[in-house]
Amino acid sequence: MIEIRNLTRLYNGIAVVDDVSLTVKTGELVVLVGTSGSGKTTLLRMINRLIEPSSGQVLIEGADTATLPAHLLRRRIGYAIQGHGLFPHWTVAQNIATVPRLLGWPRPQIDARVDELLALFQLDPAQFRNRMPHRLSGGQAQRVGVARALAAKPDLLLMDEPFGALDPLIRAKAQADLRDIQRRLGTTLILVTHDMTEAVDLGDRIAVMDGGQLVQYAPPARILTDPATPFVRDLIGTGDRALRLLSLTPVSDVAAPGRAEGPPIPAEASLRDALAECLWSGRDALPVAGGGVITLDTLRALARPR
Ligand SMILES: Nc1ncnc2c1ncn2[C@@H]1O[C@H](COP(=O)(O)OP(=O)(O)OP(=O)(O)O)[C@@H](O)[C@H]1O
Repeated sequence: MIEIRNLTRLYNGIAVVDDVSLTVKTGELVVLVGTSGSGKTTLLRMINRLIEPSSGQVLIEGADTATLPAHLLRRRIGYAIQGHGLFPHWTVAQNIATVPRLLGWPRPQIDARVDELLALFQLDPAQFRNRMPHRLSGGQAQRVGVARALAAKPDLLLMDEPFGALDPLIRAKAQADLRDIQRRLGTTLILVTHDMTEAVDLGDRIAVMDGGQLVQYAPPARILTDPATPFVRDLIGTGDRALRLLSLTPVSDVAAPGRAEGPPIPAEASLRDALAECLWSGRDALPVAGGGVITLDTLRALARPR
């Protein structure tokens, strides 16, 4: 568990992070979101002490991070940034191995870990192990950056706009991969973005920052249906909030007994997908693969605040 207590950072007497407190449970994915300059990066970097707090505390599993040497703390915490930040004169393998080497892992274990991570991120080890960063595409470099952050199997991973440079298709794939890997490894992940769609898609909980303050900290459905301030409402936008709400729930969660005509929808599809399919195929109800049905009436009821 990560406990952030009354964390403040002043620059020239002005609080750019202003008395922020929040708790992140182990294995949770929390997204920090807010407009440019709202203090997201500063808050994130105070967690691994790339920036020292002016006041307040960060506790990891009950231990105050101020009591550890900062460089040792950073070896325990994975960190990935926009534009990947790879060392240009090191190969992909050397980049990924940075922290395991600092921690003194034996060579065979490092090599195995590098290959395991490359495979996990769908980069053929034989092809990519010895490449230099300038011979990678933006998307590949980004994946190597995330692999490097995960190399020493950190319990905590901090990511600052990790998908900022990716085109929409690769971005969606990278997001899904990250979510999958994070769930499988049980990593606690705190991710900064200014993209509310990314926050809603990825976050177990979303922390909304405005002018250095934490204005709402809640699960995505709550943020969508009950924004705490006009700023949060503006940030979400109201145009497609019904669809965003539907996108949070898989069909399998609400399938009811019954029968319907036509091809079934996969159980893991979202309610948003189900609505699109109803509209596209002109049906009032869809069979769900594996059993049950989903009806337009149900979708209508679930697309509103409950
Ligand atoms: N070293 C510094 N000295 C003075 N002011 C700073 C410093 N670093 C950040 N700031 C200011 O602190 C505020 C918050 O910056 P921060 O980078 O945390 O915002 P952000 O929400 O991550 O923004 P963005 O989305 O643009 O990255 C900004 O107004 C910024 O100008």
